[in-house]
Amino acid sequence: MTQQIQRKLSESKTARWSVLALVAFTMLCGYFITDMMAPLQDLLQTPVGGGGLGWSGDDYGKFTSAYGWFNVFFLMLIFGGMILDKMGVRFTGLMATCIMIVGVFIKWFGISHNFDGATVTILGTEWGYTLLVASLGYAIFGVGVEIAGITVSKIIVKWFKGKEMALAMGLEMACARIGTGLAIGVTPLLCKAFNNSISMPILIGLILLCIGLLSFIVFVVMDKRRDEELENTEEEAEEPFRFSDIFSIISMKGFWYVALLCVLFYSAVFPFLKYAPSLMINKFGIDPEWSGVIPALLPFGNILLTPFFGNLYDRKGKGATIMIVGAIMLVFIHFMFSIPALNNWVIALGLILLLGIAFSLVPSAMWPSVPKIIPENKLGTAYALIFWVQNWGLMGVPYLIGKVLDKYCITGYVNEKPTYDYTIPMMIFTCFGILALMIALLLKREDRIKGYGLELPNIKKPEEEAKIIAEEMIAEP
Ligand SMILES: NCCCC[C@H](NC(=O)[C@@H](N)CCCCN)C(=O)O
Repeated sequence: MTQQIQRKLSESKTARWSVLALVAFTMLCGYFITDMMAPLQDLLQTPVGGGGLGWSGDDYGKFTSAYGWFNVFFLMLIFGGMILDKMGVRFTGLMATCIMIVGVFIKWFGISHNFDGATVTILGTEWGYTLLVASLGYAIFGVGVEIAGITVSKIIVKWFKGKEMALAMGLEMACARIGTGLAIGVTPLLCKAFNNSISMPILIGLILLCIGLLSFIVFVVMDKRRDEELENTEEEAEEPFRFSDIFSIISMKGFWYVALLCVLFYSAVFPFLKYAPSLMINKFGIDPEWSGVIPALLPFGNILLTPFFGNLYDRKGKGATIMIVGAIMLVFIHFMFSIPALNNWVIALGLILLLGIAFSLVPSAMWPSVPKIIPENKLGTAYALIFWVQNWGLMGVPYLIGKVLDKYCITGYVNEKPTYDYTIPMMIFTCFGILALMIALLLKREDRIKGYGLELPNIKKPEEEAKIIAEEMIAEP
């Protein structure tokens, strides 16, 4: 009976790929809003009289870091993971998408009002109301989009386990990268089309996210139907999540290796991207107007390569090896960037393309490896804990690099703006790569000891599946 039902929905290719398209679209909307302010930085810093908001560089930094405030300091992400394991993917996904909508609305409200230029002092720092309200909105949105991220990972495991799981995760990440690419490419155009309005692109993002909510609601209907059908069978209920599960997760070496690999690897990529345009100007002599073009190739490269490597992992396995290769490439790329004599733009282009490969290899193998280490009923909490560890890096590393640049790397001033030597920051990124490589090697060793199966394909061959079913039938006469 169980097998019969599985053939109905989970075995239905159309159903599971439709589910992926629905939830990946919601994530695309989320990533679009996450990254949409980056290309507007110049306008945000333009004086109010010139049509901007008159923010300083520090104001922009405060706004950007708001993404992680509630996730990191108030542990909202971890609570989100626990809610996910207790309440399930439908409730948590809807909750997360609604939180995103509320956050974007508050951000839009903040950006579109000037509050008569009023300011307030918080913990000794002065905040304009516009900046404060927009940052609060972005912080709330950050909670929603990160919880949505872990929810979608669990949805993919639920629908694709034993099938094309890594390909599905790769495609979901590719959609997320399309969101980032659209944010970088389309936001400035939207802004221009609406008379240099900063708030209009945000409003359009809000409308897009409402469509993302509708898309998620369609998923909810499908997922409910699948669960109802499975409930009609006498399938054994999954063990419920208990708080003590958190301790069992954090006592696993395998979990820590993945969490550390995640924070080290992502800290050497996302924060690097924040400084990449400045690196292009200062080291490779690229015109500021074109400084974003070479770094922008990275997300676009990921769109094709992440599903490609995911598919490879599904069919051939070698997950731990893929992560090691990605980490070796990362070390090589950042080390090459750090060599002062290598300053031709062709080298920058080649290295960014290589980084596109490395940044597809590691995520395509790392995220689908988590369900091989952690049982499904604890997966939400495990993903949340990994995201939480990662958020510290995403928040702290740009801050560290900014401090190092200002303290040790200024080489002079042009038009009152400092010029930088990027050798030390790139050495720091190289060190992250070396540490990531060491952790990836330890993970492979742990896999050999514990038999997680990271080197095995995700897709089970029909004869293996038949064997599992036969074993189940013997166990449950
Ligand atoms: N199914 C895999 C989900 C992870 C995707 C991963 N996202 C993150 O790690 C987020 N915590 C941070 C995203 C920051 C966006 N600027 C990814 O590779 O995007």
